[in-house]
Amino acid sequence: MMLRLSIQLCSCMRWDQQIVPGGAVRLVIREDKHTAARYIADYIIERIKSFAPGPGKPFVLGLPTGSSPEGVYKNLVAAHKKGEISFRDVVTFNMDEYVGIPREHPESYHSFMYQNFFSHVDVDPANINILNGNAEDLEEECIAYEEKIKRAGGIELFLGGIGPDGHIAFNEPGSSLRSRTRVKTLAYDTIIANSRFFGNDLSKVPKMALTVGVETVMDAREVVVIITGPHKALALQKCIEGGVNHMWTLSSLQWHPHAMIVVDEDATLELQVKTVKVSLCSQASPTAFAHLAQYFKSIEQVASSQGFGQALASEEFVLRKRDSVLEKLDSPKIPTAKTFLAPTKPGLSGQITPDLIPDSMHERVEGQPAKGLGLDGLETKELPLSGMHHRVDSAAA
Ligand SMILES: N[C@@H]1[C@@H](O)[C@H](O)[C@@H](COP(=O)(O)O)O[C@@H]1O
Repeated sequence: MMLRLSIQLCSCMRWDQQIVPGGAVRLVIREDKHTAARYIADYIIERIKSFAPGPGKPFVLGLPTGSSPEGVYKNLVAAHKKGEISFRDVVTFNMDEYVGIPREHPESYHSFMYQNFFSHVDVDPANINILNGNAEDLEEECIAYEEKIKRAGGIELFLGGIGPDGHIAFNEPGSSLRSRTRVKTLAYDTIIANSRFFGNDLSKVPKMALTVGVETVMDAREVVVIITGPHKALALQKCIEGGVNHMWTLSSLQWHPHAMIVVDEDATLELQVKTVKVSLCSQASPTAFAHLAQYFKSIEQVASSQGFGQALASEEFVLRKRDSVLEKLDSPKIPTAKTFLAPTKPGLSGQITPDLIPDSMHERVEGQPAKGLGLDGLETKELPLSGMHHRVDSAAA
């Protein structure tokens, strides 16, 4: 059964990849935190412009606080002042807010956002959403926040930062990867890390916060994360080289189809040499990669030389493409699954994708009747290729 499912999942993934570009976390390495911030700001500006927001079609932007995104905000504000970008039709949702400190407190995330961004751009105050850590009913506040995101049409791009323990928003180690907006107790490490904003006095650091959940972030159409500094190198390593794990909540990004992490050189210190540095083997080649210092940089360079970046297909493009693919699949000229059904060894599914049929089997496949044996010796139904999901369903039935 495992084999059968994994083969079918592979085929589904191939279809998706043809329709929607993406599918892996893109790591962009810049020399320092300033160039990393600049890259993200330019990227966000480009995304907003190509989305072309207007009345009734807002660009919904998720935003973080913390020292890492400060440079991004500076660049966005500068671009706005130069007339390069307007935030008039942008709706914002912030990731989190402390519980129990007044909104006007200099370290509240409300204050941070107005000081660093909102007060300097043309965003409509009615379009700004930040969790209220002083709400009478905190749970109600969290549920209402999720609802507001939904009613705004979902988040188009969520910008995030992480803590040194790999938390995104305030989703501390151990948070459910299915979590949604809720009240959260802060980890001791986070309280220590954030004490620098409270005169290094641990007693003054709030111990609770409201935060969007991991899944709230993952629901965004695109996630962009900034990670800078050597103190976050271990977190970056765990999140992109380790498996998806609730102890490093950012690792959930590996499941996201459109995720990008922008880092400085310092943050890459813990990445495996083979992941970051060029291997001896590729250096030995006189042509390939000899001049590239880093594997991820090489990926970025190859991608842009081929005209690919992080740019997302527009909703219209994706829908049009999907329609035309479905139309082709429904056409009688398209071979049905029966073409590929082979009589199989006991224990193997008859539903093998063409790529996975060894050469020697092709002749047998072509000469065979249209039906194969399913896992339990039951005849498999003939289904058109368009019914990948049906095939999974019928396999399970
Ligand atoms: N809740 C915030 C996070 O959203 C932020 O990513 C993190 C890192 O902040 P800094 O960028 O200052 O390291 O701080 C807090 O924990």
